[in-house]
Amino acid sequence: MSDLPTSQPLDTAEAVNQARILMQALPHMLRYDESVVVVKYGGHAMGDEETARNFARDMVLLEQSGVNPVVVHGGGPQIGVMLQKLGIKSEFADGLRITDKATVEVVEMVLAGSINKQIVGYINNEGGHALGLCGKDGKLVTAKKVERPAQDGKPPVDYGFVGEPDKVDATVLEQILGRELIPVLAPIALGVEGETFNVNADTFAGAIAGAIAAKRLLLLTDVPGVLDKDKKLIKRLTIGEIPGLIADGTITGGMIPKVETCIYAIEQGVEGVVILDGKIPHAVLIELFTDHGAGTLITR
Ligand SMILES: Nc1ncnc2c1ncn2[C@@H]1O[C@H](COP(=O)(O)OP(=O)(O)O)[C@@H](O)[C@H]1O
Ligand SMILES: CC(=O)N[C@@H](CCC(=O)OP(=O)(O)O)C(=O)O
Repeated sequence: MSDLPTSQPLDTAEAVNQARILMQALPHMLRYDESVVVVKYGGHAMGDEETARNFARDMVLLEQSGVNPVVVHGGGPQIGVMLQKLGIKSEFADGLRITDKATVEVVEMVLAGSINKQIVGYINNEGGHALGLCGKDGKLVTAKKVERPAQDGKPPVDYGFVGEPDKVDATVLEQILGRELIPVLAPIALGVEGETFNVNADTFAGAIAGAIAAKRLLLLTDVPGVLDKDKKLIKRLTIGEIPGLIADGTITGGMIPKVETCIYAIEQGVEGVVILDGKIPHAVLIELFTDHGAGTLITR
């Protein structure tokens, strides 16, 4: 008999049904047992408080099931709101925020400060033990400036303090994983000159997943996955099909760093990447622990 509080008298048929649902998860749990799953939690997927709490519960359930979740979060929309409040103009080119000195200070404050600690708080409040870090901690991610020279008739872009991961030192993560601690990582990195770099959260998640050879990388966003020209979900893609979809304009904007991340992560040894709608309650559990895959699965 459980000593947890129950609100309902026992309905045997309902209880058996619940047990059956739990048993359906068993083969999936065995498949991911002790493996690392990197979950990128995008700013658009964060939604309201209930969505955020559901996400936190999912991470605790993964940890309790023997999976090692690593959370990498974004916060693009939240950075946009803060920049607007402060009267700082902001522009994107090919899905990356052009980041001057004033902007990078706000980006660090929002990502490594408020959003990181909010996610840590929710996970811990749901019974987990989350640890909030950014790429600077333990030299986890060292970045170099993103350079975009003139190409295909497009003018060069100076992205300022936007970095791309150059080196990942996973020592700090290796100390954390397998100890019932859930790392929550903000995509801020250190440059070799000691400067702070703003790294796209998808790119950051891909670099982490590649460095620790994660079994799965899940990219949670606000669309069902990669959509075709008729806005229909593409359920499976190979990395070889992606460049053509960018070239013909099917994939644009913020989806570009996402699919580029998929190519990188898979080439580094990640078995599969899934782009899925993080606003669906328990999207991560549906993807990992049920027979119903969610979103677009990208493989070699
Ligand atoms: N082919 C495509 N399929 C799905 N979304 C696409 C596609 N091309 C561009 N997008 C855009 O990419 C967005 C997701 O990227 P982004 O806004 O950066 O999300 P996040 O904040 O979750 O990282 C979608 O909301 C959509 O507007
Ligand atoms: C260089 C760059 O564009 N950095 C992003 C970092 C946050 C992010 O990627 O958040 P989402 O995952 O919510 O989009 C930015 O400044 O918005």
